[in-house]
Amino acid sequence: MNDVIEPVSATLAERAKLALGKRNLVFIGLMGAGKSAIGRLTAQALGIPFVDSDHEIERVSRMTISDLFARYGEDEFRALETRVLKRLLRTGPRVVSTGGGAYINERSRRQIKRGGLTIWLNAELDVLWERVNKRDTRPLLKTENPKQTLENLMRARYPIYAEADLTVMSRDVNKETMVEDVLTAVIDFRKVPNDE
Ligand SMILES: Nc1ncnc2c1ncn2[C@@H]1O[C@H](COP(=O)(O)OP(=O)(O)O)[C@@H](O)[C@H]1O
Ligand SMILES: O=C(O)C1=C[C@@H](OP(=O)(O)O)[C@@H](O)[C@H](O)C1
Ligand SMILES: [Mg+2]
Repeated sequence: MNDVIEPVSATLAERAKLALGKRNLVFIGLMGAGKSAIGRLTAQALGIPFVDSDHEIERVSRMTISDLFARYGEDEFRALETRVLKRLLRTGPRVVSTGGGAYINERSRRQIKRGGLTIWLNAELDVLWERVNKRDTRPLLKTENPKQTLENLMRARYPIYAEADLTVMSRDVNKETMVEDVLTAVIDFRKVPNDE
């Protein structure tokens, strides 16, 4: 039984907005997957507010993510990330893009699961690498072999990201196509085929 009656001519974005209701849509996934970029465009399409947890962390701390890691270390960064996420997820609907490690941290993961519908932007190593190697803003990749580091993070993190409610493959298509895939995934969430 479908208890939401959709207008026949509703656009993809309107239908996704209806399906989302008051929930937040939370982007998770590895560095370079497009959480920040696609999250922002998805919020625009849905006509709801967008927040990026890294951006919010930088705003409240008045420091860059790199400086936070360098001065206080990853553990302090994670503690701040948990606090910021808790606040950002309090009201909905919003699109919330998280940093790649947020969902891996147990306390933040609990907040995120409680705080909305989760969407994992899954991606292959080469796609991520092409995107992240252009910038040096990611402290975890300041290693001797950053591509290997990224691969190690994939191995460790993908089984955890896979707990997300929705998964969309991030690939080299234009960003509008990515947004369409995201909106379709939201609409299709828990849709039961007619013959089941
Ligand atoms: N589908 C896409 N096609 C091409 N470039 C993309 C795509 N998605 C994201 N990007 C680019 O890849 C880079 C990393 O994306 P970003 O949103 O910062 O990822 P994340 O927040 O997951 O680390 C940005 O320069 C962004 O514009
Ligand atoms: O994967 C991670 O642990 C991190 C990802 C970054 O965010 P993006 O995934 O948006 O790059 C940022 O939060 C920080 O550098 C740590
Ligand atoms: Mg980001």
